Formats: sequence, C-alpha cells, structure tokens
Amino acid sequence: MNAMRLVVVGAAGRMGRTLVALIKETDGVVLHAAVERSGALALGLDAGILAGAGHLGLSVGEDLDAALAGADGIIDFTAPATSVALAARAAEAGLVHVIGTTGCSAEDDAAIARAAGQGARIVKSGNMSLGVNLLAGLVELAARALPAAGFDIEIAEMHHRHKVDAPSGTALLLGHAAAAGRGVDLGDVEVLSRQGHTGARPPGAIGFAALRGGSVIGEHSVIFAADGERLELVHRAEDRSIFARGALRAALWARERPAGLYTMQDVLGLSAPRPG
Ligand SMILES: NC(=O)C1=CN([C@@H]2O[C@H](COP(=O)(O)OP(=O)(O)OC[C@H]3O[C@@H](n4cnc5c(N)ncnc54)[C@H](OP(=O)(O)O)[C@@H]3O)[C@@H](O)[C@H]2O)C=CC1
Ligand SMILES: O=C(O)C1=N[C@H](C(=O)O)C[C@H](O)C1
Repeated sequence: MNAMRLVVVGAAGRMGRTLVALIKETDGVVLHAAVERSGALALGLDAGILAGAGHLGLSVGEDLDAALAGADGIIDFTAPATSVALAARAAEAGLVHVIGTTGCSAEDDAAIARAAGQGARIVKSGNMSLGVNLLAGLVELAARALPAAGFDIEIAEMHHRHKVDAPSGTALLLGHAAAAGRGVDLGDVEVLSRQGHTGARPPGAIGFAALRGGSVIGEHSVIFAADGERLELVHRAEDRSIFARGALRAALWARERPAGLYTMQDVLGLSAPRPG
C-alpha cells in the first residue's frame, strides 16, 4: 500500500512541529501538506526547517482546499472550532481525521460525531499516548475495586503556561474512566473547580485541580484518598513525541476502518470506547 498522505493542520504549533518531524522519520506516512491560518508568521516557511527536522521542500500554506486535494488524512491538534470544521471536510472527502484537540464543548463533540456518521473516519482522544491510555484502564480498575464510600477520587494535572483549556482533556478522560469504574456518569459527580466556602466534599464526587506554569508538557495524578491510606496513579509526559507517535498510529489504523468515531482505546485495543 502507498504511504499515507497526511495533512498537518496547525503545523507551526507545538504539536504540529512535533508531528512534522516524526512523519519524516516514520515508515508508511508522508507529509502531504502543512497548514496554518491566513496571516500566520509561519506561512511560506519550509515545514521541516520550522520543525527542526531539516529541509523538506514543502512550505507551510494557508489554502486548505489545495492541502486536502489528494490527501488520505488530516492530523489535527488545533482548536475546537477548527476541529469541528475539519471534521465536516473529512466527511465530505471520506478522509481519516485524527483529532487531538482538547477543550471541545458538548456541541463540538456532537458535530464531530455527526461528521463521523457522514463518512469521516475519526479518531479523537484527549491523550494519544500509550501510557495514558493504559493508565485509564488502571484507573477504571482501581475505581471499581475501591469503595466510593471510603475512597475519594481527585484528579490533579499540570501543564505549561500556554495551555488554554482546563481541566485538560486527559484529566477528563481519566475522570470518565474513574466514573465508569464506579458505574456512574462523570457529569453527575464531577467537581471541576473549587473556590470560597464550598462546603464539605460531596460523597462520591470526582474532583479536578488544574495547575499551569513553565514548560511542563503534561502531568496527571489520579488520587484515591481514604482514611489512613492514599493510592496515587501518575503519568508524566516528558516529550511531545509520545502524543505524535500515537496520532500517526491512529491514522494508519483508521485508514483500514469504515467511517465512524473511534478512540485511542480502540486503536490500542485496550478496552471499551469512552469519551476523550
Ligand atoms: N490529544 C493529545 O494527545 C494532545 C492534545 N493536545 C491538544 O492539541 C491542541 C494544540 O496544542 P498545541 O500544539 O500545544 O497548541 P499550539 O497553539 O502550539 O498549536 C496549535 C496550532 O494550530 C493552529 N491553528 C488553529 N486553528 C487553525 C486553523 N483554522 N487553521 C490552521 N491552523 C490553525 C494555531 O494557530 P494560531 O496560534 O494562529 O491559532 C497553532 O499554530 C490543544 O487543544 C492541546 O490541548 C496537545 C498535546 C497532546
Ligand atoms: O495542551 C497540551 O499541551 C496537552 N494537552 C492534552 C490535554 O489537554 O490533556 C494532552 C497533554 O496533556 C498535553
């Protein structure tokens, strides 16, 4: 089979640059186009040079129609409105669309699901790394084993100062895993932030705390706190290539699948699908 022709949208971003560099050294995929918004400073620059991966002979462009012509898939770590618009384009053209973007609203997710029902092959996850997706299974297991009456679940995350959404997509993914383990809907038990006179912790709540600062790539702790003991399950991302590797694996996997909405749990064969 021919190498999969991938369009990286947001090619000048932190993840976009990581993806361009990894595509260059990954068998089975090729960079078809690198896209940024009109007016972006990166337009016209060589995508490989921008990514620190050497000259590729392919400039960052703003023309999405030209970029998608002849492409097999879109890799998208951008912003919610962009991901929704790209999902519709993927549906029109029957493309693979790997969505790493976090911070999507329920309406955004519904629009993305519609696109998957109309011909797009979408893999969406708040975290594309193998480690976090394995962690989600461990969290579900622990939440099932530890009684809600005694063990309070708190999810703490820290990211770099540039991150624009909170809680992180990963924290929410882990929250869904914990809720699944307890047989409840996260929406019914989540406490997304706390301030002022909050009152005592509601029984069965799943709480979130978000820290922002410096260059932290991504750290997540799921804490099971009981009287007299505390279990903590932790993941620390040390390099953005763990997310990019997962995204490329997802693209190649989805190429062989029918239209639909998939998660990294599906790609990695780890467990039942859950929201990301
Ligand atoms: N699922 C996962 O494993 C991971 C997910 N993420 C998520 O990925 C997203 C991006 O993260 P990060 O790379 O750090 O962010 P950056 O801001 O560094 O990069 C995003 C890039 O996308 C560009 N972009 C946005 N909209 C468009 C558009 N319509 N057309 C072309 N380019 C566009 C931005 O341009 P501009 O600045 O002009 O808007 C920017 O260059 C975030 O939601 C983050 O949470 C990050 C890491 C891993
Ligand atoms: O914005 C980031 O950087 C990251 N975002 C994702 C998230 O919201 O969980 C994944 C990773 O933690 C890095």
